Formats: sequence, C-alpha cells, structure tokens
Amino acid sequence: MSRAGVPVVVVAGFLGSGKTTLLNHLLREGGRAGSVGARIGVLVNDFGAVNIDAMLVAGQSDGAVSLANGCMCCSVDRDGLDAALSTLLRPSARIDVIVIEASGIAEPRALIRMVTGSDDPRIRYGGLVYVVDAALFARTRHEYPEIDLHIAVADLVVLNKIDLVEPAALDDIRMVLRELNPTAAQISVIDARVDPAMLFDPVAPDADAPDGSGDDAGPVQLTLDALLHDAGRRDSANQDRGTAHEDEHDHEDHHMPGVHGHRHLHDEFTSVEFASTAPMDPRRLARFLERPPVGCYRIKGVAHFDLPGHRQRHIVHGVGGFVEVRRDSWAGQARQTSIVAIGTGLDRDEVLIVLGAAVADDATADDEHGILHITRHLPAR
Ligand SMILES: Nc1nc2c(ncn2[C@@H]2O[C@H](COP(=O)(O)OP(=O)(O)OP(=O)(O)O)[C@@H](O)[C@H]2O)c(=O)[nH]1
Repeated sequence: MSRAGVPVVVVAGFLGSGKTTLLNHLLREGGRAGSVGARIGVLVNDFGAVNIDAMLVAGQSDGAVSLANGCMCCSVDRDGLDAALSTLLRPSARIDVIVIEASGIAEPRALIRMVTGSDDPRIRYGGLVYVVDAALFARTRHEYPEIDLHIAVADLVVLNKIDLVEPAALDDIRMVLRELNPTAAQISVIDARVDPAMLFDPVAPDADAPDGSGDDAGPVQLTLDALLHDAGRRDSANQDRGTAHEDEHDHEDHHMPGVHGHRHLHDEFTSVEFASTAPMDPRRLARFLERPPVGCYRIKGVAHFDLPGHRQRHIVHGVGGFVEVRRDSWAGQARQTSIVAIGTGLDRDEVLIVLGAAVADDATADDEHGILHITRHLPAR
C-alpha cells in the first residue's frame, strides 16, 4: 500500500455506542469550511439484513456504499471489500478519505487485516477509532470481556455518552481504558462530537501533516505504521499477561477451511427485521422499545405514524435499556417502518408478533395521548 493512498479509517465500537452518530458528525463537520475540508466516502456495515445505518447516514449520495446482511469481518471477503472500495474510489467521487463503520459486533482486528490486506494501491489504512458507550461500559465488559481486546487495538478511543455518567465514574472508566490501551489517544465526548482533524489530515495543497505516533501525550493524527506496530505489540503483551483473551477470535483461522474459529461476538448475536408500510401505533411501539423482548440488546429503525403533526420520519433507538427517538423528514423516501432488533437468544416469533401488534388500528386514532409515549424520548440535549 502506498502512503499516498486514500486513508481508510475504521470506526468500531459495541452495539449502540455511537458509531453512526460519529459518522454523521464527521460528514457534517468534515467538509465544512474552516474544518478539514475532506470529502468523505463511507462504507457502512450493519449486522441485520436491513441496513438501517445506511438510512441514517446523512446525504452524500455518491459517497456511501453499504454492505448489509451480516457482520463485515466474516460475511465480506477481501474481494467484496475491494469492490466496495473501488466504487468509492472512482475518480468522479473525488473522495479524500474513506470511513468504514463496522457493525457493533465486528472484530476490529479482522477489519484491520481486511483493509491492510487489500491489494488496491489507491488506499492505505488510516487507523481504528473505537467508540465506547460510557453508560454501558461496565455492563458490556462484564458480559463481553472480548471488548477489552477491541479497545486494545484502537488508535483513538472515543468515550461517548459522557452526559449519562457522573464525573467520578467517568474518571474510573478513563483509567480502565488507559490500562487497556496505554498508547491510544483518548477523548471524552457527547454525541460523538470528535474533531475530524483527529481522524484525518486537513485537505490543503500545502498540508504538512504531522506524523503522530499515537503516544499518550494527547490526541494525535492516526498513522498506519504506528498502528500496525502497536497492534502486534499489544497482542503479544496480552498473551504475556495471560489475560482472558486467549479465545479471541483469530480471523485468518476462521476463514480457513477445516480450522475452527474461536468465540466471536457475532456467533452469539442474531437479528430480527420487521418492515411494514402500514403506520404504527405509537403507544405500542414505545412499549416495545421500553420493554424489549428477552435477550434484546439493541433496537434501531425508522417508524411512521399517521397522526396529525407527527408524520415525520421517526428514528427509534433502544440500547441496553436506553430509549431515544429523533425526528427528521422522509426526504422523498417512501414512508415505511423498518426496525431491526439485535440480541442473544432472541425469539424471532415473539419480536414479530409484538411488532405486528404495534401496527396502527382503529384504536390508534382515538388514543390522543399515545404519541406522547414516543415524543417523551426525544432528546433534551
Ligand atoms: N445520551 C446520549 N446518547 C447518545 C450519544 N451519542 C449517541 N447517542 C445515542 O445512542 C443511540 C445509538 O447511537 P448510534 O450512533 O446509532 O450507535 P451505533 O454504534 O451506530 O449503533 P449500532 O450500529 O447499532 O452498533 C442513538 O439513540 C444516539 O442518539 C451521547 O453522547 N449521549
């Protein structure tokens, strides 16, 4: 790979941590005057068969490619990735940087290898950004200790959702993150508001980009060489410490016939997709978000309600018990509800029955306060 190629930055992080929020922030900020002025190509990979993230990534119609249906690190081979990257690299798209948003259960090391293993000389690896949900950090680590190793290979750790956590608890989280990854830059943010210049060089004719080495002196520009060096070093450090990561999935093995893969986050997770062109009943949909079926960790999607004053596109999120709803315009898209539920041991029939029962009926129009159950989840921040 040439140092002069288009950098490919991988954004990873557990389910619901804020990756799409970060991507949207970069798309909004990255190309703004006075900002890095970069034209960003995005490659979005969702775990479910319906690529909700692609729907939620703002604008840039020539610069987005989605790889739906399965976690990219196992369902997309290098040829598939090269083909997707090629689409973004066509000269007419004039892309300065490519950001890959991985699914919330992808193996970051596998993604790194996919990008560094690409034969396309037009790209170079631009580093791994790992987004951490501050509110659910302890719980996620407890249930999925493998995320420690994900954090360990990051170049930039984005501690997101700090509005949901007390300052003292935040200090503890930062300390744990520092122990897990002593060399990565670490920043704490709300709504994934990261300065795009931390992820990629400003686009300027005389840009004299610093070649930061990822030390802990503060946030630095990501570099390929430092990352590859560090990733190897951190892996061996973890082996030396005899940590609980022995069963970390080895992606190369996973793809080799006859070689058994190890535990991998997405071996445990399943997704259920629901779609309907009929409007939804807000009270019943809210109940589904607030009290999701057993095993359901993540719900996301778009919903439509046929109620006066509420016909916008409603973007619904559930992450480990937190619910949020945002609204925007359908922007010419057909009104359709598309919801994905992701979890472990999910009962597919139960999810579909509950959501099927949340389709609007005669009672919906008479339930004048029903929509409040949705609008109360609009963010105050
Ligand atoms: N309170 C709070 N909520 C946030 C913050 N950042 C993101 N969220 C919300 O967290 C939810 C999940 O955010 P996403 O950006 O979709 O997360 P994701 O990592 O892309 O999710 P997956 O792709 O499903 O893994 C949404 O409701 C966001 O609005 C934050 O800083 N504070």
